[in-house]
Parts: sequence; C-alpha cells; structure tokens
Amino acid sequence: MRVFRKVLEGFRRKNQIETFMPNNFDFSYTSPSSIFSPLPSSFVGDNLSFFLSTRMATTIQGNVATTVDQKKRALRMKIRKDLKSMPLSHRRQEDELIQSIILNSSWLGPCKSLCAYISSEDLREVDTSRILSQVISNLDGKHAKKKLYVPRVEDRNSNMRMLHISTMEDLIENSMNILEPSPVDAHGNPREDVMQTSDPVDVFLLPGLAFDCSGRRIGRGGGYYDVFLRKYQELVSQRKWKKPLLVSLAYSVQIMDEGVIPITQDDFPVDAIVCPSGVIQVDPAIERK
Ligand SMILES: Nc1nc2c(c(=O)[nH]1)N(C=O)[C@@H](CNc1ccc(C(=O)N[C@@H](CCC(=O)O)C(=O)O)cc1)CN2
Ligand SMILES: Nc1ncnc2c1ncn2[C@@H]1O[C@H](COP(=O)(O)OP(=O)(O)OP(=O)(O)O)[C@@H](O)[C@H]1O
Repeated sequence: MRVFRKVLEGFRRKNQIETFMPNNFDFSYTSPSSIFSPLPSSFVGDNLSFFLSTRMATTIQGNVATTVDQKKRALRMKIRKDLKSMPLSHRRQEDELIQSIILNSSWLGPCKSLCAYISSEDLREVDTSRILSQVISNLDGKHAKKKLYVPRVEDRNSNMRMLHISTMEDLIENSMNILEPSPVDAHGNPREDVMQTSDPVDVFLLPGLAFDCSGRRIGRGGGYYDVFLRKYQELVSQRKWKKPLLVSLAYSVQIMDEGVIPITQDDFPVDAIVCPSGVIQVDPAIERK
C-alpha cells in the first residue's frame, strides 16, 4: 500500500517512473518491440521545432518522403496490431493495475471535478469502468464528492462536448459503439456542459493510442481531444483557474521510446501517464516541440 501513496505525490518530481509491481503480477507476456526508429539526429533541437511546425511537414527517412500524418497513421496501425495481439488475460491484469494506481493516487481523492473517457472494449482502451463507478457512487465516502463529465461527439469536425452524468444509466451507445450521454437528461433538461460550469475541472483522464515519457500523445486521429483541450485551456486562462491535471492511461505496449511519436503544434501534451508499472510524471520544463 505504501507504494500507492507515493504515486504522483506532489506531482513535481521530474520525469520519473514510479514502480508498482505486486508479487502476483505475471510478466511472462513480452510486448512486441517497436519497429519505429527515432528521428534522425539532425531533427533534434531547433530543426525539430521547424520539423513539427506544420502538420504536412515532410521528413526524409531513407529515400521515402513521409508526412507527419502518414507517420501517425503508421504508428496507430502498429499500436492497434499490438493491442490486438495482447492476450485478454494480460490486458485484464494491466487494467486492474492501472485502475488501482489511479484509485489510490493522491490526486484523485481531493478531485472535485473529473472529465473521463468511457472505455471501449472494441477499441481495446484501458478500462475506466471501476474508476468511474467508484467516482459516481462515492463508495468509500472518504473522498470529496465528485462531478463527472464524459465526452459526447457532436460532429465529424472534431467537435466534442463534455457533459455531466450522475449515473452510468445516463449513457447510450453512439454510431462508433462508444457509450456517451444523451444531450438531455431523463427529465428533458439539457445536461451541464463543462465549458459552462463555474468551477474548474481538476483532472482529465484521457484516452489515446501512443504516449512517451515527455508527454507526447496521439489519439485515434479525430482531433477531438486536441481541439477540446485547446478550448478548455483558453477558458482556464480567461478565468485564471488552476490548470487541470492531464492524465492518460496506457497499456505497456502503448508507451513509446523518445523520438518515435510524431507531433505537430496542435497535439496537446499530457502531464502524466499511468501504465501498469507506475506513473510516468512528465517534467513540465520539457520542450516538446
Ligand atoms: N472511449 C473514447 N471515447 C471517445 C474518444 C476516444 O478515443 N475514446 N474520442 C477521441 O477522440 C472521441 C471519439 N473519437 C473517436 C475516433 C475514432 C474512433 C474509432 O473507432 N477509430 C477506429 C478507426 C476508425 C477508422 O480508421 O476508420 C480505431 O481507432 O480503431 C472512435 C472514436 C470522443 N469519445
Ligand atoms: N486545435 C486544433 N484546431 C483545429 N484543428 C485541429 C486542432 N487540433 C487538431 N486538429 C485537427 O484534427 C485532426 C486530427 O488530429 P490528430 O491526428 O492530432 O488527432 P489525435 O490526436 O489522434 O486525436 P484526438 O485528439 O481526438 O485524440 C487534424 O486534421 C488536425 O488538423
């Protein structure tokens, strides 16, 4: 239990992975190694900023010209494949470890407002169901009562809202087979939109496909989170609120080496990644772009 308390403590220590390895964890499954090589060394530093400055930026690897979008697509394909080849029992073990770390973290307890994704089994996303049912029911009663907001896709132009729910029954399946809230509640009243509330969000639990220790994240290519987080960041600045903690959940195969994840200025970095072996805390001083 002591190791749980250490997780994300203070949230100031730099770029560390805190280890969490209970005795009964089976490490016999080894993840496929990354087929992606780092960027050429000439792309580091100032050149890297230039390289990342436009979405259609092109790099030459061997004789093949590759845009950032193409590299992202290739990386997404690889990760989807790796997730598919992960045995279900192993995924379940990792789900449990990740959710336990979060439920016992020092930052979830005091959090009063949480935005979180509803995990999709079809997409093989890290399970959030145990966290969310505990948050909704406030089962242990010892933590602050929380408001929970979950995503609702509005259109195909990367527009997504975060709407308040008070029970998992508020959710219905959308055309992408993801559970999301209807715009109105059971009484016909519009659900509260997180962009319209008077209180700040403390923590975001974000989905994604690939992450690295510098907080780089790529999602499923819709741009929904990047656009939403940009708008939410503006609201936080206008209202002079404290910035929310951006936490992603990742299976071990979703953690990439430095230099593997191609990003642009639109890609929103995360503050921490919870993976089965612990919490990767991102150094806020890291220059990512
Ligand atoms: N649980 C969850 N909810 C979420 C997201 C998410 O990533 N996870 N989103 C985050 O943006 C938004 C929805 N965006 C989505 C974008 C793509 C796919 C999807 O099914 N992608 C397939 C590939 C489809 C294709 O290429 O045609 C996949 O990734 O396998 C689902 C949701 C809002 N809600
Ligand atoms: N802040 C933004 N404003 C306008 N368009 C954006 C913004 N952020 C991302 N986009 C657009 O969204 C599309 C998808 O972006 P990207 O491939 O980075 O998505 P992703 O990070 O995989 O998805 P998500 O953010 O939903 O997890 C791109 O065409 C990009 O131009």
